[in-house]
Amino acid sequence: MKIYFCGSIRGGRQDADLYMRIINQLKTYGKVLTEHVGDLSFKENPSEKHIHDRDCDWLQESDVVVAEVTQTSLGVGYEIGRAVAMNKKILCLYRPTEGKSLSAMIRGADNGKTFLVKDYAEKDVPQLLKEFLES
Ligand SMILES: O=c1[nH]c(=O)n([C@H]2C[C@H](O)[C@@H](COP(=O)(O)O)O2)cc1CO
Repeated sequence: MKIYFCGSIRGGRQDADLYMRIINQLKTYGKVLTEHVGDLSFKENPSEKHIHDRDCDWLQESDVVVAEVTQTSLGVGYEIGRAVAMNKKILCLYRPTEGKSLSAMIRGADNGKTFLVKDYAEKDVPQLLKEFLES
């Protein structure tokens, strides 16, 4: 299985270590095409166009998309929108945080089947991934 993981980069790297831990769990199910999102010392050198086109190709190639959406990121929102247009199966993971609320354009897209939004705490990740990736 090819998995596209989305997480904030220029939107803010506060959760990068959590992304790495989620990616490590995802790797037990298949190939994670975007491992660099969880790399704490990551810096992309290629041009912006290269990054955009490569990521869109990876999205197209992926079987499923898992997005950590707590840290707001334009890039992650864009990837999710593109993935919907490609009819991908999508899981969005959100950690409820006081004073914040998830965009209605993400929460409101949940259809209970191909687009799922889950409020979670880190301890829930193994079960959530199992339910999503083994169903
Ligand atoms: O250098 C990059 N490499 C890259 O793969 N991305 C992709 C993967 C992430 O899921 C998403 C993050 O978007 P943003 O940088 O707007 O937070 O975009 C984004 C950037 C920088 O915008």
